[in-house]
Amino acid sequence: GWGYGPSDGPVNWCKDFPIANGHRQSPINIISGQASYDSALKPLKLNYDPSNSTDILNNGHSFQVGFVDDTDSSTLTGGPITGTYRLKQFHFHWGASDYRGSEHTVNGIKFPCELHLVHWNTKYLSFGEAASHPDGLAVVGVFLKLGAANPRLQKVLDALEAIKSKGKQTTFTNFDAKTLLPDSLDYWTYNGSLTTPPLLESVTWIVLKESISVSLTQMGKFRSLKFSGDGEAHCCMQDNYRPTQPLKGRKVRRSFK
Ligand SMILES: NS(=O)(=O)c1ccc(NC(=O)NCCO)cc1
Ligand SMILES: [Zn+2]
Repeated sequence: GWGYGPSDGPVNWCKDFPIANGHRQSPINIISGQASYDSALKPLKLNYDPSNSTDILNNGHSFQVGFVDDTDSSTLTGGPITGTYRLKQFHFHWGASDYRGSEHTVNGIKFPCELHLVHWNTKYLSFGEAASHPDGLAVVGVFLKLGAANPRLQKVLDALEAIKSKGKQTTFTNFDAKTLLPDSLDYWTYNGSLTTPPLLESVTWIVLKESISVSLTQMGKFRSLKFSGDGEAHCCMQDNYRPTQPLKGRKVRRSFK
């Protein structure tokens, strides 16, 4: 399977997933001066029901918090999208050092960590079905910037003790994902892909301009996870980010002046 190491990492993904060299791959470097303001872009509307969170899982690539997505109780509407997209999961990407880890970059700047809130278009019957359509998914990206400890991350980070190695999962209920968002919902948006295999070109990316904080100690908790399963050689989960990909003529729009 794929990973982030020297042999199974992003430079080799194209062997099993040729779309890796496609025309709308993610992540990208966002050059703020080249993003055009679009007054037609609507405000983002995120309505999350805390009772929908179910579990937290170490999937061997990152960890993700899963949500019940069989009703429209946790949704994303407005912004650059039409219709209703349901929250399926959120996860993070981070670095081995504080100077890298995010997937998107802004004017070449890397952040130590990036949060992805993954939603799928309810015009399709499921995440899997939606993921095969160009308008099937919408992912909200939030940068984490080094600073004061972020109390809103703490519940998530404390749960990591129970899912140290690949395949571990534990219940994670009554979590309000909205608490992870910054004050401003100003965003950049562009058409892209999943940033991990199968790299499907079905994602409307919505990257928030404002970051949330994370402390050095909290970053240490992310890095205490393992890519490896129990009984395997310990391999710290870090640098689980894909480098930026060519824009190939795409336009990045911004919702703010
Ligand atoms: N990093 S990313 O582009 O936000 C991303 C989101 C979902 C997936 N895949 C996924 O959710 N598969 C279904 C099992 O959760 C892969 C990459
Ligand atoms: Zn992601």
